[in-house]
Amino acid sequence: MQNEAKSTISWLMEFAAPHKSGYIASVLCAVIGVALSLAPYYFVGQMIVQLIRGGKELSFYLLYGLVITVLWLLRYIFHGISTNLSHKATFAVISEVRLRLTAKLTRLPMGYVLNTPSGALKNIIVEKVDSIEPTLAHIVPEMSANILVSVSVIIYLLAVDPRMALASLITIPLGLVCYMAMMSTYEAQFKNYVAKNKHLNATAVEYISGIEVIKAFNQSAASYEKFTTAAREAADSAIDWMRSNLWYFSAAMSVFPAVLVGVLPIGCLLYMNGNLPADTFILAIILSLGIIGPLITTMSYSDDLGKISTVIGDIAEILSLPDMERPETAAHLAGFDIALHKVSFAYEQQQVLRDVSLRIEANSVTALVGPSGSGKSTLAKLIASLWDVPVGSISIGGVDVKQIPLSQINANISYVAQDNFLFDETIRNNIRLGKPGASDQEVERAARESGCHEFIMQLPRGYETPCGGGGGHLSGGERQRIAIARAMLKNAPIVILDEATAYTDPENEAVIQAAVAKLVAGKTLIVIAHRLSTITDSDKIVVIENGAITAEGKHEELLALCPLYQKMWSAHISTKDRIKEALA
Ligand SMILES: Nc1ncnc2c1ncn2[C@@H]1O[C@H](COP(=O)(O)OP(=O)(O)OP(=O)(O)O)[C@@H](O)[C@H]1O
Repeated sequence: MQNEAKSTISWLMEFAAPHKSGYIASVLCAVIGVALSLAPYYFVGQMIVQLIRGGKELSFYLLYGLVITVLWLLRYIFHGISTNLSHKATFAVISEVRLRLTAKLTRLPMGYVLNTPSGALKNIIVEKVDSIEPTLAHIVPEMSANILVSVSVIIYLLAVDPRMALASLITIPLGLVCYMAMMSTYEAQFKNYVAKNKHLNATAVEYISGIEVIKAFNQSAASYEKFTTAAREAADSAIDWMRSNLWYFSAAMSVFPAVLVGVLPIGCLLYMNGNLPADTFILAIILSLGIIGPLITTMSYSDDLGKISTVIGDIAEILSLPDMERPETAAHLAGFDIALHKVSFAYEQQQVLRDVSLRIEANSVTALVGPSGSGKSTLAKLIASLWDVPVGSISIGGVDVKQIPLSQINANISYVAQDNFLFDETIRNNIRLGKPGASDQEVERAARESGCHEFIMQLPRGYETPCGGGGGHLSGGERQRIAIARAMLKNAPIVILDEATAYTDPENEAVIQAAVAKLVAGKTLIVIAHRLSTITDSDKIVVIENGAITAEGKHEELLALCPLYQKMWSAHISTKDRIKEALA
């Protein structure tokens, strides 16, 4: 996969590239800030040397004190400017990454997006993208500045007295060993922690979404146990991770700062032998303390660095998925007839459609019927380009759909799905989605024609009633009718109705049938229906069984020739009779 070829650093560089100047300025300010924070060590050293030498000039100490204060203040000013610049650049990067991800989702096969749990995508676009912030905003300027300054101090100390410089570095190898031991299992532990937390997220979402079923079937205890187990496992993974790192981390954190372990005895020895002047000794003590602060700060970012590769991996995985390859320029369609030629399709391993060839004439009504799971919706989704056709081809108006821009397909097809999503917006705005910019009168006309005006007017706020998340404030049938109104307003030449009457009672079915008749006048209609009585007048009925077309023709023809259709029709009629008897 592409994201494996491209490293985390390359992705980060790509994201940050448009804001390079902001980051460079931020790093420069951070370097000045860290250097200013070290400078007081030098002046304190000079004051101590002066004290040892018996210097009693108050003005000297006052001046140095003042210099130290100014340097200290300047350090915070530069640090603040650096942080400000890096955050500005980082929030711009975060917003661009989010836009790239959401734009990518529109170019991916819609089926992929629909198949991915919405919680997982939201988690990547919102939380995971946010977690880039510490790395880019803090690590880029602060880590680079701290490393640079530590190295500069070491070089300076080497120039002042190489022996004392080496003495100050004596603990570093041991500290590094502890640190490397801690990092050796870091990635595996972090991945385990992320996996357990993903599972916890999924279980929590399942628990909340399924709360109705859980209560209805009295499954609270079992479901709750599943959730608590997931929560416990997530907590355990964090505790195990911390526990296995604790010793190495504590050892590294104790060994690294212990620079005086080398500097004091070696310095004392040299000083007592007359090989080291007192002021150099004091300077070495102070500077060695100055090396370690920035190094420890650098180490504290290792946590974020470890996490970032997992986060970037998830983002990169989406960005690297192959787009649906469609041209930009609109194709010339000779009409709105649809032709499928030897189409086969599988969801991952499961073969769903086999060698399907079908002609759907423009301005005709074609019904797809067949047992549940036979592949009717999949066929409709392929025509609507929700998935790409891997084997065979589909054309509209004589043009292969792969040569038609997605925007043109979307403009020409109204797809009314089984479970239509409504935004948490007013009913008016949900209908208006069919034709952005439609007047209130147009919206209301579409609502009247699809038989929803009456129930909308009975709602407390009429057309201004919010639909609730996903349309949750409305019944299945109401959602269905609003989706039909939306499609009506869109007025696309091809209409696909996937179980448009699925949620309706017999009375409403008549309303919807009338609405559908208006919606599809002069259009190419593909309808998927379980209630065969709703499609007996179709120009063509296509019988699908196990992903293949077994028969096609008019109702009477199929009744005479197709055993599966006869069976389905008898089952439908007897169900209807039973319902009538039950209602009588
Ligand atoms: N998004 C998906 N991912 C994986 N498998 C899927 C997906 N959608 C459908 N399937 C599987 O493909 C097969 C055909 O499903 P499809 O929805 O096309 O059948 P259908 O004839 O429309 O069924 P129904 O009448 O019950 O709606 C089924 O076995 C189903 O489980």
